[in-house]
Amino acid sequence: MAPPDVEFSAPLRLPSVIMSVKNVDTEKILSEQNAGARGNALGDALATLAPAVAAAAEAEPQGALANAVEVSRMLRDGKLAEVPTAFKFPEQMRATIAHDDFCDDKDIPVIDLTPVWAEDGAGMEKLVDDIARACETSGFFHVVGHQVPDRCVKQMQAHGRTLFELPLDRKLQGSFAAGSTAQRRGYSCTPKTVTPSPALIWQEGFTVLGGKTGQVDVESYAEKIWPDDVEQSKDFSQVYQEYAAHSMRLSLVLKDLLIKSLKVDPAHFEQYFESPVQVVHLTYYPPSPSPLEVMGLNPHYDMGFLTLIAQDDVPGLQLLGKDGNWFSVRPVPGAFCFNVADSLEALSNGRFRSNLHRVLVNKERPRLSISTFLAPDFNKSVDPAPELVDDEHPRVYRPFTFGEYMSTIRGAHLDHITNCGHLLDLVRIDASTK
Ligand SMILES: O=C(O)CCC(=O)C(=O)O
Ligand SMILES: [Fe+2]
Repeated sequence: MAPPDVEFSAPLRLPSVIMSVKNVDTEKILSEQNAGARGNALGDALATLAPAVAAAAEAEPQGALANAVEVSRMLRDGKLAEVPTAFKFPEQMRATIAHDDFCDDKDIPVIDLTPVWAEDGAGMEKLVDDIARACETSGFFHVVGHQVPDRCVKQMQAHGRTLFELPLDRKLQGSFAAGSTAQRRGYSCTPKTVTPSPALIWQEGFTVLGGKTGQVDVESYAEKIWPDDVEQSKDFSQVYQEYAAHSMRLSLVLKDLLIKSLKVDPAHFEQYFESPVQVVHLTYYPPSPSPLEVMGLNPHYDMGFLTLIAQDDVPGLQLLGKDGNWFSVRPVPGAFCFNVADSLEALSNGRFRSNLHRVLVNKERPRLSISTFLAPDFNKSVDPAPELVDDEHPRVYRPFTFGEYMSTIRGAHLDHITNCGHLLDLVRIDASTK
C-alpha cells in the first residue's frame, strides 16, 4: 500500500519540461488546434520530451527552478525590462481580463456556517440548501462564520510573507530537493498543481502534507530555512500546525454539510475519510511587469475532495462562468473560499461541479493565498453514493481510486490536461464507451 506522500510526491518537474519545450512551434500548434486539427501537438511534445527532461532534472533538480525565481526577483527589482519567454503564455491562453475584473452578477455566494454551531440547529435547512445550490452551479462559495480564529490566519499570512521574502538560497534549504528529489514538499518554485502548463507560472510555494508526517516535515524544513534562528523556526512550525489543525476541522465540518446537502447516507462518504489526508500549501504570487502575459496559476481543476483557500486582500482568483467567460472572485475579508474538487464531483455522481479556475497576477502587489486540500483515501474506489444513481441518473464516472487518478491517469494524459481538458472526462462512462 503506497503511503499518501508517495502519491503526492511524483513531481512532473514541470519547469524543466517547459524549458525544453521552447523549440516547439507553439503558434503553429495553436493554429492547428483552432483549425480543428485532431490531437494536441503541444501535449504530445511534452509527453515525448518528459522522460529525457525528467532525467535532466534528476541530474540538476533545482537549476531551472532557481532560475525562475531569480528571474522574477530581477523583474521586481527593475533589473529586467520584460518578461522572459519561458514565462509567457501562448497568446490564445492569455487572460483578456485583469486580475480585478469583477462581474458582480457572477460573483460566488457567501455562506455563513453560524447555524452549525447553534444548539437548536436553527437555520440548518437553509444552510444545507444554499450549499447544494452553490455546489451545483459554480462549485465555489465563500465560507464565513467558520470559527477559525482570524489571528491564526493572519499569523500564517505574516509567516508566509516573511518566508517568501527570504533570499533564494535560504528558501532552497527548505525545499523538497534539499530533503529528497522524490518528494514535493517544503519550499518550491515549481507549480504545486499537477496540471501541466505551457509556460512557467509566476509563483513560489511552500507545501506540507497534513497529519503526523506533515508535522515532522514542517519542523525539519523550518530548521533548514532558519538554522540560526531557533525561535523563528519554532514559531513558524507552530503557526503552521495550528493552521493545519483548524483547516482540517473546518474541512471535515464542510464534508458533513456536503453529505447533508446531497441527502445521502453518511456511511458511504465516511469510508473515504478514515484517516483524512490534507495538504496545506502557501502560494506567493509576485507582481509582474506584464501581468497578462503570464499566469500565477494556469487554468486547472482541483483533483481532491474539497479545497479551502484563504485569500489575502489582493484579487487574482478567477473562475470560468457557465457562459464561457472568466470572472474574478472578489476577496471577502475573513472568509475562506471553498471549491468542489474532482473526487467530490465523482462521489456526487456529477451533481456537484468541479470548476475550472486560474490565478492572475498584477503589476503592483504580491498576492499570498493558503490552500488546504482534503483528499479521499488513496486506495478506495471512488463510487457515487448509491442514492444518487438510478435509471434517470446513470453512473457518470467509472470506478477509480484517487491514487490512480493522481498518478496513472495523470501521467498517461499529459496532452489532455495541458489543453485545459478535464481529467474527469477520461473516466466518464459515456465518453469511454463511444
Ligand atoms: O491562489 C488561489 O487563490 C487559488 C489557488 C488554487 O487554485 C489552488 O491552489 O489549487
Ligand atoms: Fe485550484
